[in-house]
Amino acid sequence: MASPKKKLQGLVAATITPMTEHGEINFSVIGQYVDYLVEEQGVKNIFVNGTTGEGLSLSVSERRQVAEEWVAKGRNKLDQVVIHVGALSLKDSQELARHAAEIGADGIAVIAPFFLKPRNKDNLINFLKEVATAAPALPFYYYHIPALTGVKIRAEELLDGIQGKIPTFQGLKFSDTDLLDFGQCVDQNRQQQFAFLFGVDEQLLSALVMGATGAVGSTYNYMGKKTNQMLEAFERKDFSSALNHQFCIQRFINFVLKLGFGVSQTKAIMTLVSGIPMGPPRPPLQKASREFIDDAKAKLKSLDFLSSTDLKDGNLESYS
Ligand SMILES: CC(=O)N[C@H](C=O)[C@@H](O)[C@H](O)[C@H](O)CO
Ligand SMILES: CC(=O)C(=O)O
Repeated sequence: MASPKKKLQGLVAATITPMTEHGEINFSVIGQYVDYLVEEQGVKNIFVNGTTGEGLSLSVSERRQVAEEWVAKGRNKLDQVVIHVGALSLKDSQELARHAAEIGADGIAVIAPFFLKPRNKDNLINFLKEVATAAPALPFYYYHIPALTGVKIRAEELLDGIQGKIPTFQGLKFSDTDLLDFGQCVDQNRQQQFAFLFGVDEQLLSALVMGATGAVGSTYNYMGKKTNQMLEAFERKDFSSALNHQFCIQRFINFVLKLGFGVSQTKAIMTLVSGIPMGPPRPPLQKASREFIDDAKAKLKSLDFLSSTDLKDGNLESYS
């Protein structure tokens, strides 16, 4: 197991859960997927069973199997494997946390429960603490994604004194556009060695300025290389190059957002770019339309994200 002090840094790909045309998990491509991230995208950290991984649409047993497969295939190749173990049932969440520890994951992350919701900071902290306690040796990350959970408790408020309640607290995955809240999380916790991971890929450069130490996102599956170039430019204080990279990434994300962009579309784009079949999403999501794929493909080509020979149409034949 990883030392709890190993800090999660740089890009973290929120992994897609590959599925067959019949809607079962396609474990057979996960090994290839790890190699693709490391070799083609320069991404060495993953976030499993999150939003992009349809974690909340999988059964507990499937979530365990998916986590196991990523940890096994990532061994000696990836730096860190963080497993999202959030669930509506505290029991499920604790089981998944214990399981993540057993299989040797490097950390766990949890979203706010979103059906019967915590009413205030203390309710939320108590829930998170109960999960964290099930895996006392694993770094714990809070996954703040208010637009999807509907839990609008500010991250700044949540972080205030959190290590006293959750000793394994190691960082925040912040998937929101409120840079005041994000900046204050960083500013008020300078004494700690927390990881501040930003989760809005199209705005990452602004978050870097605000003190982000890394990023977790869906687009790092296929734009990791480009985003790494932005991180390198930022490191060497070449802000004009960094901005050019961010604008290039924005042109693509802005384009697909207008067409309607979510997990289904991410699965289609990743299939197109990597050549690894990601399959359809699980209902209630529906697979991306052929029209979306054609438009996205033309955009990727025009932005020079890919040479035309990189595009793997063969794997998209089932899209109509
Ligand atoms: C809501 C959602 O899935 N957010 C992702 C991660 O948090 C991001 O990676 C976005 O997919 C990306 O920023 C594009 O909007
Ligand atoms: C994007 C992200 O972090 C997730 O899919 O959970």
